[in-house]
Amino acid sequence: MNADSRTRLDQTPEWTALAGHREELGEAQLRELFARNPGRGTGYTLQVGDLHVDYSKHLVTDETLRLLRALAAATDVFGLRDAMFRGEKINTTEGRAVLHTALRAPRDAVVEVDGENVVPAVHAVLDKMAGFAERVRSGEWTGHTGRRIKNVVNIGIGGSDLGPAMAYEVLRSFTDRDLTVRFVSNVDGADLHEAVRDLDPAETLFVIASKTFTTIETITNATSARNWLLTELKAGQEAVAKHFVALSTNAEKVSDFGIDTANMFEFWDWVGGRYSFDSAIGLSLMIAIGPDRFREMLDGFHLVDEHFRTAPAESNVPLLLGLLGVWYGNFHDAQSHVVLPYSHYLSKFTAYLQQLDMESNGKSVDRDGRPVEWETGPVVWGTPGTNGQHAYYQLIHQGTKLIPADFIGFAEPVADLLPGLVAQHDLLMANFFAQTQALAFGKTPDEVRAEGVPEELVPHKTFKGNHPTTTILARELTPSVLGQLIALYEHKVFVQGAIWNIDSFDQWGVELGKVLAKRVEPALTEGADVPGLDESTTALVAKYRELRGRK
Ligand SMILES: O=P(O)(O)OC[C@H]1O[C@H](O)[C@H](O)[C@@H](O)[C@@H]1O
Repeated sequence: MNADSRTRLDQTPEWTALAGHREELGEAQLRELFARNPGRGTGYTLQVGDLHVDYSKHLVTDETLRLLRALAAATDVFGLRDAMFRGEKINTTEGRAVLHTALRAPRDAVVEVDGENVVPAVHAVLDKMAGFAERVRSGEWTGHTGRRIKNVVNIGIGGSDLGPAMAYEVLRSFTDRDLTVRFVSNVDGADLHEAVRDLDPAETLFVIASKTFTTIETITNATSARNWLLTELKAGQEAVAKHFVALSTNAEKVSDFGIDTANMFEFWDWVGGRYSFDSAIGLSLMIAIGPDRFREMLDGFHLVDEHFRTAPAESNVPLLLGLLGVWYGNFHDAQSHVVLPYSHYLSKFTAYLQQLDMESNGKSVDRDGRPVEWETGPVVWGTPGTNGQHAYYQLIHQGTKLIPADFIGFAEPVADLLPGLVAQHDLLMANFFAQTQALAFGKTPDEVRAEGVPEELVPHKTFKGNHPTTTILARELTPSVLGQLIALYEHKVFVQGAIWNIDSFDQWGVELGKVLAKRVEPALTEGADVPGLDESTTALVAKYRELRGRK
């Protein structure tokens, strides 16, 4: 669709119809919606791959869903989706294709960028990664002194850290437990310090992950890691080849750093950083879980890609989740979205989603640079249940804010749990189901009174309910299921960006801070005058120098 000819989103008839519908619906009560439609609990469900998705506890009716799908049609979500899968340069501000879906395409698929099929290159890198991962896992790949690699330290930040770090936790039970795998991201020296202090450098492999290979945090940590290794090993540059590999799109910078490009695993500019985890950026994970499990994970991604690409609007799960977010963000003033996994292994999942969602859709100008007149991406947050229940759920249940929630849970505990701990799984999941019930249906004042609660406490013990949740339930948390979950959220984010008419694939908002940090550093170290530094920051820098005892 020609952007100029596109009617302003909030002036389309579909948007206006939704606004009208929202008014008519008023404070639709979930209790009522369920009473009116006895089949709702089973009817408002969809299946994608292994994921059973229940959306019955949402403040929607058939009419709401119909109107939301009409908005998706009017904003040509599927048109943009097809353009993405075709390899068109839909990341317009950077002039790039958006083809993370090609990273998990089967070997015989054809996906063209500028007339060239990229799938053979994707598989060539995957094969190279598999060969390397196997050599490390089998002990064939040795360090400079001939010792077997027992520790892998991934150094990267943002998209070059969050994905593999999250997935390593998720798939712990599939990892080679004899291998220590750690992730260093923060430029705070404490991060690298804690990661390497108990490691033997002779047995340690550093995986330097950076799409651009210019990110200051990563290059600084990688340089420090190299110094640590060479000092500890009392070795020269020749030791680097056996202890450092690079994951990057930038061969020149990799080579400038001193890593042989033979030890580089490549990816391409059509893979966004936050969408790169299933590219070469997954190498540390592949070493940990092995190439076969990694492949299973990619197949899980692909399964959901195919679903998103081909399922009709009525049964398209990423479309549905994206639309529900629009419903709450744009028509209920919800500001945030909480993701609550009832699996300890998913403890870093929300942190991963924060970059995926907030860096993609945290935008306030549309594709043509015009300010948007509607809300865009939500604040995404959350930690694993049941921990959150004993901390911030109070606000979700009884606070003044509407916070739509995703509950993610599994029927089976992970396979290698100590036998004595397996029984705890039912208790975990009892909480999972109880919470969505309490959030949806609450407890009326009469129900509270019936329990004999003194009248003055009734308002305090009343739960108004009506808090919307999606329940995502799968049998077990496998590599494939992890791939399915991530792809589900990737495409959900895509749907929302398409509707809001923003470029979900650039991230200009992170640049200013980087530039200023470079300018401010000499003020900290040398007390240099930084032209244009504001009064507050100048005073803070002076305080910092004073506290560090610098004149
Ligand atoms: O992989 P790199 O090039 O080192 O980039 C790491 C990260 O830093 C940037 O500032 C971006 O905001 C992220 O999208 C990116 O994932």
